Amino acid sequence: MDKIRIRGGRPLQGRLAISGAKNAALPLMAAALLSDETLTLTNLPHLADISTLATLLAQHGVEIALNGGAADGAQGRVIELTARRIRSTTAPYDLVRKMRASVLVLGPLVAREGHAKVSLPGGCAIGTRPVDLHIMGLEQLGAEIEVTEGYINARAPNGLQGARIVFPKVSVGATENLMMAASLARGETVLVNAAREPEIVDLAACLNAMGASIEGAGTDTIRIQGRDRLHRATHRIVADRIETGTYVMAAAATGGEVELVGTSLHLIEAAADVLRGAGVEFEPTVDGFKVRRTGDLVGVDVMTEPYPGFPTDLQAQMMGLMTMAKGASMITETIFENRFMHVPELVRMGANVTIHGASALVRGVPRLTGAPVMATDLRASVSLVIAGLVAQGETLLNRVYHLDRGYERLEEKLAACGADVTRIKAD
Ligand SMILES: CC(=O)N[C@H]1[C@@H](OP(=O)(O)OP(=O)(O)OC[C@H]2O[C@@H](n3ccc(=O)[nH]c3=O)[C@H](O)[C@@H]2O)O[C@H](CO)[C@@H](O)[C@@H]1O
Ligand SMILES: C=C(OP(=O)(O)O)C(=O)O
Repeated sequence: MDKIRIRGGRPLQGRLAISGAKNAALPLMAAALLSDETLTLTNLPHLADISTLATLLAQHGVEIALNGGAADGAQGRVIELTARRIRSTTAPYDLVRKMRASVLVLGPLVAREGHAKVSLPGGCAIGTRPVDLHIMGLEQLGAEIEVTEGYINARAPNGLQGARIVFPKVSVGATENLMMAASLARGETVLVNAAREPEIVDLAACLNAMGASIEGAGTDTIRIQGRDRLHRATHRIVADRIETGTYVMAAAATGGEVELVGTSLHLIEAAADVLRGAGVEFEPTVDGFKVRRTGDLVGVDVMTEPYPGFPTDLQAQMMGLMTMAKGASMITETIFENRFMHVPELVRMGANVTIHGASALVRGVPRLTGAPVMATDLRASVSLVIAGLVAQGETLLNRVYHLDRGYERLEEKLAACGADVTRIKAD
């Protein structure tokens, strides 16, 4: 297994290109199942999760062509997905277990074929993560659903019928699954208490380019007029706001100045507000924005919330940053019940963090020290990278496959900004 070695103490300086968003790309790729014509997505990030979903889609019969990318000097790759015919409506456990977002094929498959059998994704390191809201929503669109032997069996032999669906809790994935399914249902669907993330807005824009009729994406009420069929389209994947926020925190931690390009400050407004309070400065530029820290970092309190609140996917990185701030910081996680897996590893690097239920109290320390560390999920891993960039000595990060799920060429991007970061390839 590969490892990442970081020698801390160098401020980040320079320009860093932000990739297309993993969490936008995954539902967008699943949307290809809704049409028998080609969906072309540009600005595709090169990530393990994208390959996992491509394998699943190919198994359903989607023809896939991939072009461009860093090797050709291009920023982002182009993927063409054509679901001329659905070969299989079963998403098997072996593929779904690798990545929870695989459940996003459920809505499109039932809507297009009238039936689907999708493995329950199960929990993961950050929480139990049920899919009851996806199932409840599809049932309200008229699907008959049975969960047996670890599979969601959905049938809608006469097609789906639009409905008013009120989510009792905000769910990004359920909003996406239902938005896709409703695009091919008869009549109008209204999603109430829908998720408002930029990835939802991006999916709606792409579906509309494919001929769907979706209004209100980005607000908590989304209206969808069902269509008989969707058609070919080309769509550029929105910038990754979590990658953006991660590099913002890395730059702030090291006390450097970095221009993040191909992204936008408005994608991370809640995080930027909190970070301003901690002493981080931002300046919009033509291609993105600059981030710098000139004074001390100051401890601030943070609570994760659905968009437009502070994202749970930046909580671990924020904690990495707060370990070295002056004063204390209370970090409260409200979305996932087990998303503090980075705490023991940060503590091994000299951080002072104690967990109290859903909150972590971080008391800033003057110095972190490098150590061999490992993490059990994607964002936890990258919080250790942030700590390693400022720690004295060497940090050796194990289980790099977590990082490879969501960070494209992380070591190259950081090294180009002056960090001493290298990947040690497994033999
Ligand atoms: C691929 C992708 O886009 N992943 C993101 C997506 O995950 P994902 O779409 O899985 O997250 P959700 O928004 O659905 O989950 C939010 C909360 O709702 C709960 N829930 C969800 C669905 C359901 O049927 N029942 C239920 O109880 C979850 O356990 C969690 O506590 O949004 C999360 C919250 O911003 C992010 O952390 C993930 O990075
Ligand atoms: C939790 C994440 O992803 P997933 O929902 O795919 O597990 C994430 O991107 O931080």
